Amino acid sequence: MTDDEPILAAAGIGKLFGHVRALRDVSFDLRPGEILAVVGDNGAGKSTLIKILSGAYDPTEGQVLVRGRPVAFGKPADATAAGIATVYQDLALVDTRDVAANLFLGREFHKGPFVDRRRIYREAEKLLATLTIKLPSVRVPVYLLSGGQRQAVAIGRVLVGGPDIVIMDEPTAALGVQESERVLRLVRDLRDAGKAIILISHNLQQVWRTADRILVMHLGTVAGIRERQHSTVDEIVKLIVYGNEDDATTSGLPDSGAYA
Ligand SMILES: Nc1ncnc2c1ncn2[C@@H]1O[C@H](COP(=O)(O)OP(=O)(O)OP(=O)(O)O)[C@@H](O)[C@H]1O
Repeated sequence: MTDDEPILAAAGIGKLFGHVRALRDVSFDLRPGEILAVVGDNGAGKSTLIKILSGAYDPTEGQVLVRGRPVAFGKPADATAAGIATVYQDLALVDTRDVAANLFLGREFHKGPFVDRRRIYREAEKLLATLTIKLPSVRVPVYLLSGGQRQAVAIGRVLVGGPDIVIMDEPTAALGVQESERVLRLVRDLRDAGKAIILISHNLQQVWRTADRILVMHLGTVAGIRERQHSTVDEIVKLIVYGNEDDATTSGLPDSGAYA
């Protein structure tokens, strides 16, 4: 596989919940070393899409392809095994346990019948050294960490499995400006290290500073996919609000600041 071949693709994905159509004919691809931002208004279908890509839901129609091969994920562990890791908004950290324990939760090293705590601490130090967000210690319980540091632990945890594809659901939603910046830098570092990244975000300013391409969802469909360098915030806002660029005059648009 060369770097130009998609590592992940969606082909005509549709999803029905009973009579509610959440997704219709969603197609896109994702290459190693790129950040694809997924944006869209509430109810546009972003969460449903990432749940399909991460094995939590089956699509009603269409296919997910990993490295060009169709895959059918029966459960999230199948997506993990295919190299897709997802960091959900709730982070799913165990507050009372330390950073190292959280990083290797469910993947502990053993020495005979015992958990090899020394190795867990050693490996945790190694992993964190590769991340740009610094933590006071791998032995500190995560409830003592800041929001950005908690996000870093959640990201570090999904990196333990060595995924090629990382999906992040609003990783800066609960963070202040500085911490958001650090997390976004971490996301860009992962991209530069060759990971393929899907970044769900409501924040167009952050999308602009981070994404290589932008996929706009509108009422369950793909309204457009744009190269960030060749697009404008105005164009993306129109796609978010109207689903296309033609229906609206700029004067009818809400202030793009509403999405910033
Ligand atoms: N489990 C479900 N059962 C029924 N309808 C659902 C379910 N999950 C999502 N939907 C519907 O599917 C559509 C897409 O929802 P989804 O949560 O994927 O959008 P979203 O873009 O992630 O929105 P938000 O930004 O608010 O999280 C909505 O109309 C929603 O009501």
